[in-house]
Amino acid sequence: MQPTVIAPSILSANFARLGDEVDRVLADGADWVHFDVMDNHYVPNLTIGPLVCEALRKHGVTAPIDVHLMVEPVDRIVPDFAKAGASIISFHPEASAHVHRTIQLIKSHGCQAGLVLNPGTPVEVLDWVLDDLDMVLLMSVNPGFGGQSFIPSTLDKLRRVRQMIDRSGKPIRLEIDGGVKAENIAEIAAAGADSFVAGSAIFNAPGADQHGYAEVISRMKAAVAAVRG
Ligand SMILES: O=C(CO)[C@@H](O)[C@H](O)COP(=O)(O)O
Repeated sequence: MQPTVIAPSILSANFARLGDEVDRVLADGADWVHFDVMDNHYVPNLTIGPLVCEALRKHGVTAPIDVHLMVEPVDRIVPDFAKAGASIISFHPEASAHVHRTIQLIKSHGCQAGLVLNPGTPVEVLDWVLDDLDMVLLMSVNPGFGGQSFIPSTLDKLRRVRQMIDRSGKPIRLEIDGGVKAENIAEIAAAGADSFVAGSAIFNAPGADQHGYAEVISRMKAAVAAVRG
């Protein structure tokens, strides 16, 4: 069983003071930094690229940076993110002409590789590549924006993918992203997730401006621990 990871999505952070926001959320208990890259082509929104990843490393961030590429085509940008300090690079199969090749490309640049399934992407896309992956990321919203509601059918999908991973016998992480909150995280953990991306629930938590993120992150961790141990 993989240790629990809480990965705040910096999409909901204050970009005007991003370095401080990341320092603060890590000091308050986050394990990874989730870094959403949107290209206004694969998804209808535009965010940040390798320069910002590199700036966070130069700022002193040593935690794993979990890069979620919502970019098409994907291969061209992989070496840039590896050079910028990405730890894990995940991509959507719809954005790659050769999924297996993209996985190998990510690994050849020294990063871990993840495959992202949208709510409408069938789990069969994992056939023949699951053993090569370090992580499967299930989207529980359609990609492009923070602050959407968790799509309930993702729970069944999580259970299916958990079985596939367990059958593989490989140490593959199962990450969930979209609408994750302290109130639903236990149910999501029970369905099989071990890694939890949360943007608005952490960065927009009531009182976070004054008191930081420790309260919401510890509530999330306690809820998951009650399920996963
Ligand atoms: O990748 C995405 C959206 O495309 C996510 O990482 C969101 O940024 C998560 O935001 P919340 O649903 O937790 O607010």
